[in-house]
Amino acid sequence: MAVFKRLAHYFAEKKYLFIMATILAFVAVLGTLIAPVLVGTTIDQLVGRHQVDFTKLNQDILILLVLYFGSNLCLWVATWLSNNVAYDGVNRLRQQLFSKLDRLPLSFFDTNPHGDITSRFVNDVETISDGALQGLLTTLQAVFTIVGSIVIMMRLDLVMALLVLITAPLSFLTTRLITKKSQHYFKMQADDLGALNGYAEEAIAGLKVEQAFQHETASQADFEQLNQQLYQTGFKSQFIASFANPTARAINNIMYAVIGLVGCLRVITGQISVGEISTFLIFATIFGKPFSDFTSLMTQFQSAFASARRIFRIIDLPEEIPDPKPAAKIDQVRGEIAFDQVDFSYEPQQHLIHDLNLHVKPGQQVAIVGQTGAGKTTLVNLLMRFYDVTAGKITLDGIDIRQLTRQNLRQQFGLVLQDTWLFAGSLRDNIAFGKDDATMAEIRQVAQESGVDEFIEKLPRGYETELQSATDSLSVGQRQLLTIARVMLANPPMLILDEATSNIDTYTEVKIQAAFNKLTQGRTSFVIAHRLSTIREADLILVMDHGQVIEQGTHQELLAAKGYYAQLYESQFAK
Ligand SMILES: Nc1ncnc2c1ncn2[C@@H]1O[C@H](COP(=O)(O)OP(=O)(O)OP(=O)(O)O)[C@@H](O)[C@H]1O
Repeated sequence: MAVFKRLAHYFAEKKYLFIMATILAFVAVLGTLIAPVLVGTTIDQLVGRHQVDFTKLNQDILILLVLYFGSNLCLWVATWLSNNVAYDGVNRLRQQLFSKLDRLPLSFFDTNPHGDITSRFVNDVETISDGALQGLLTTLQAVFTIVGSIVIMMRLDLVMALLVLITAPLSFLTTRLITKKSQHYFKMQADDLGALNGYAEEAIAGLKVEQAFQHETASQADFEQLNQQLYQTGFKSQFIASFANPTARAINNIMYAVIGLVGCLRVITGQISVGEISTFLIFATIFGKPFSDFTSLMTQFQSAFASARRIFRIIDLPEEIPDPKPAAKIDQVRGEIAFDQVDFSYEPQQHLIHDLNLHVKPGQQVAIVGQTGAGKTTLVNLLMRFYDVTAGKITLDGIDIRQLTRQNLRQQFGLVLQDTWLFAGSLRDNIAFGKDDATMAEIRQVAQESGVDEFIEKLPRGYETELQSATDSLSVGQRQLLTIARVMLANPPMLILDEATSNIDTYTEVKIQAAFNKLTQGRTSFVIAHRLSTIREADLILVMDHGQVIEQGTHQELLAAKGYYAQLYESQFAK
């Protein structure tokens, strides 16, 4: 009920349209219920040769036509209106969900599969729009139909009414029994299909590795087994389900025969007219339908509510700490950064950074080195406030970064990551992502400086080449060059390069390095790199291990200290 109320809130803005839809649905049902009675009285006029009042007959047929046409029209408008309400509400829900994502802490995205989050936007929201309102309208129609049919049939003849009431839901009940049995196999079939799907996806994605390890035969055998399993469950579910329709039809036919037979007896004894037999036969069909709709309606509702719950779970998640009001503001950053007794852990029980102290002078180029998992990226995460420190503080130009708005803090940095992110659009748009008003000349210049122009110029459509998706056929290095050009164009006051050149050949890397040196002249910058050749010139090198800075100094100082850095350097440049 709570979920229902909450959902209703999203559709409330257009509730008058839904009320109109309900009224129209009611009128439509009324039309379909009056029609059988009219069919009965019309048949009753066919009393014998030369005794038919054709004027009255034509009139009744015309009314019947109007009734059927009118009720279908009403139903069409009702469906259209309720769809309108549904899409409007669902639109609002999707919008709220998307804006919520911007306010969720990054830890949410780091710990939840992205596919699952996407499916809430696409599948869950769609299920709600299908289920909630359309389902509600169909349920209301079903209730009108059941109540209306009972009232009209009782008024015509009690015995016949009872007969229809008892026999009409019979075929529904039998079908339900059969589908229940087959549902078990359908679920197994869905699971098997999911497994097969997953296997195929994995195999296609890893085809190259699979061939390199000569795993094709084993993979074919695995697939064969999964495929066979799917065939078995698919066959069983279809076999059982195939009984549903013929059984329902057989029961319906028997039911018509019984109603016809009892009807004839009632005609002979004068309780009802011949026409009324037809009326009851039509009612038997009309009355059975809401029952057969019932199961699918219930499933529809259940999935809609389950989807709503999944969406509300995200909407109710605690958001990241809001920006302070009023916030401090940095217009012209000097670039002095200090970590002051900083503690941090991703998981409360797993300590990562403890009592970290650091001081970076304005304009310094800082390099961070260390083994995989040492905490280098974590330092960047803290600096950009993707995560907040658990103790201590980080200051920028003497201001605690938590006193700034996130936007003000982040606009001071240009960030290039190892994982590139490009969007569907032209190469030009992708480079100009951080500077909407960039001119073509500016774009060309950064492309040249980053070295990406060489490959762009070779493309038939050059800068206008459209990237279709994240998996476009660019090499990893080319993608990285594009993101480097992007940050060069944005020209941020400070730079953070997290393994930004890890996939680029050494020749291009040297070229980029020169461009970066030009860019970072007099600006504070952080470079995370595994290749120590790229950071020799840094003003300050931080060596990290297990979340701690274990050594710091210039390249020469660290070599002289003959510590961890010296060892690392030796290992990379050993003769
Ligand atoms: N979102 C996260 N949630 C939980 N633990 C995390 C998360 N991100 C990183 N870690 C853990 O924190 C530690 C430091 O990770 P970090 O990414 O900072 O290392 P790194 O030095 O940048 O490594 P690499 O050189 O591989 O990029 C690792 O043990 C890692 O498993």
